[in-house]
Amino acid sequence: MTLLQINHLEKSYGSDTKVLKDVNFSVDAGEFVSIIGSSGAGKSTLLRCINRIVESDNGEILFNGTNVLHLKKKELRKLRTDIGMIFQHYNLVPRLTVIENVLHGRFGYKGTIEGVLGRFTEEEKEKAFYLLAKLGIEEHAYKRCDQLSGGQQQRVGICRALIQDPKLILCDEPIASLDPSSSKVIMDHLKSITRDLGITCIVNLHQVEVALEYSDRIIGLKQGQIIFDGRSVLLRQEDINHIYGKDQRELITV
Ligand SMILES: Nc1ncnc2c1ncn2[C@@H]1O[C@H](COP(=O)(O)OP(=O)(O)OP(=O)(O)O)[C@@H](O)[C@H]1O
Repeated sequence: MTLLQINHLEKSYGSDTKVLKDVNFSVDAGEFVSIIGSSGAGKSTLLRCINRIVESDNGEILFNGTNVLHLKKKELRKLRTDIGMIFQHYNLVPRLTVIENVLHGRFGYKGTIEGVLGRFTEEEKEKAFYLLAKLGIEEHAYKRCDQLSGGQQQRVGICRALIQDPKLILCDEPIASLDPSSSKVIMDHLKSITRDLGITCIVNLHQVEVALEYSDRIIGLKQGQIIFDGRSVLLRQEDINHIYGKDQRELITV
């Protein structure tokens, strides 16, 4: 079943050249898709258009058949409960505790007063602890987030996304700030979220080898255009060379 369909998406910032040019692809429910491309290719912009953190100029973004670009404020709020987001720099509130940060993921379901007063149900609190245990960080529940390592903070970010009960998780460079062993922990968790919970994941990645290891499918973006879209096993060295051009830093041997 198609969860997300993007048709003729275009975006430019100001009057500058287009950052996204006629982008077309669809994602099935339960897929794990990586988007790769050089710095500046438009990967973050593309993810941010999907949940309208960034407004697109033209095209259609159909999520469960509804055009996201036509949603009004209240419907947009509902959409954002269906779409979790994970960021490179975690986007946690550093002075708040781990458990408070996780519960922030429920804000989309609350009225303003309930949210401001931090009123959460017992069920929500139990779910937050369950998720922290699942991600292996329950013993840190009452620590301030700024006392955690990067890998632990990213696991808090994953819990915050999961407590929303999302259908789709957008991950914008989730391991770019992490060492290899923490990166593996995070990627393993993202993969199991898709495999065990059936939640669709779209992940922006710089590391081609990580994309190859974890994804069902890879989308290669270059200067705002999709130039590869296929099963990971079909990505050849020449495709990688084409996606990254002359940027030798990011080339790998597969
Ligand atoms: N808010 C903005 N205002 C103006 N230009 C922007 C803005 N955000 C991104 N850009 C520009 O759009 C282009 C695409 O940026 P984007 O962050 O989407 O690429 P990316 O592939 O995610 O890059 P990276 O891997 O370095 O994060 C870049 O040239 C960038 O400078």
